[in-house]
Amino acid sequence: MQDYRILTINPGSTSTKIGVFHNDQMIFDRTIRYEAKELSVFETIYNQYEFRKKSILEALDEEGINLSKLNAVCGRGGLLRPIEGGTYEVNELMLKDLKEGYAGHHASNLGGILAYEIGSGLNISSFIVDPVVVDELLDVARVSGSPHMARKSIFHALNQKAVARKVAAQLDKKYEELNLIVTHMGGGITVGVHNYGRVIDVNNGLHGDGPFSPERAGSVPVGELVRLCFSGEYYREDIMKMLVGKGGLVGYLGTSDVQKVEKLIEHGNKKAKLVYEAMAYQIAKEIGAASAVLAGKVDAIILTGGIAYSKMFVSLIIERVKWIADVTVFPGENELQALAEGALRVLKQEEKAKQYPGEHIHSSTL
Ligand SMILES: Nc1ncnc2c1ncn2[C@@H]1O[C@H](COP(=O)(O)OP(=O)(O)OP(=O)(O)O)[C@@H](O)[C@H]1O
Ligand SMILES: CCCC(=O)O
Repeated sequence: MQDYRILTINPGSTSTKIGVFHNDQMIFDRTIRYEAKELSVFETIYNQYEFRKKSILEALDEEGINLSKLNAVCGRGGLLRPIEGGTYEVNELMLKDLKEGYAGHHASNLGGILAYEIGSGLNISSFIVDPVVVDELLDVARVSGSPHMARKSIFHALNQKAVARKVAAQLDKKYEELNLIVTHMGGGITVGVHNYGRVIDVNNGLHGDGPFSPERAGSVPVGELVRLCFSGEYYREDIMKMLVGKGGLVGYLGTSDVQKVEKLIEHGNKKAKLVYEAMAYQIAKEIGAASAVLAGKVDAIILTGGIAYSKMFVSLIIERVKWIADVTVFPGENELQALAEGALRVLKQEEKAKQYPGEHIHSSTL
């Protein structure tokens, strides 16, 4: 069997995580952190790419990684056009969309760009896997209730699909044979309905939908939102910040750190307790809604992301949803591993790399 070496790149807002894999075994990983002042000199996220590329190459050089041994580079995909899940070759249209921010600007847009920049210099393939815009929604799930607004699929597709595959392997089944409800609980929170390998419904975790999260408001009472927008007291940016960045735990308690909130609760802070319980309550309610999408035929519920490390938080959810199906907890995220596995499936020819943008997915059916 041929061996493969893959470089994986996951850019976040203040760091770039990289990993080098020998087949599916990680042989090196590093989180390259940047000072706010280092990044603030760049006007756009795209403009950071040369700087981040240099930092990646330096880290690999320090570790003595021989670049000529690499077979592929795989980056986290960003806010592209809506596409189905899978491993995609980085192509010109993708680079243009990532650079221009077709669906917005997000640090993960740099994943595909950096993979291409490094891969093309070495004359090897570059890929992205399951970007946040993976869209496999049922038509019925797209209808929002207003012909002026369609529901969109923006979620932690990479980690959700990766943990779903892991649970499938534990159950001795293929991902494509199971109905799973996967809940990623990080800075954003998304609850995906995985129906035989396709995420047929999920809340838009970035732009106001679903449970509130450490830093996002999730679904809010829309009449109140309209009132705020036209109150004359706020600019558009203020309202957007209220929804993403300064919503959720940050809005109520001034911190996005769940461990700090738990400390407040330990010290008897009643507001912290109420807000913390409300976040778990909203997640459990979303999982209940997801089980209705699957008509109650749920093989497992999966809880993942940084907050899944908290036994106290996880138990609040489990007590409300355990009647639906068995709950499996996968704390943290495994995104570098998921990127490597996605690239490996293509290199080993178990799957064909998809071509972006593939078949056009309509954001509205009406
Ligand atoms: N041991 C822990 N116990 C409780 N909460 C934790 C623990 N470790 C991390 N968290 C919480 O997890 C959240 C961050 O999760 P994560 O690192 O998955 O987010 P992210 O990568 O910044 O965002 P996202 O997952 O949305 O892309 C924070 O609220 C943090 O306080
Ligand atoms: C929901 C998309 C990923 C993120 O939380 O930024």
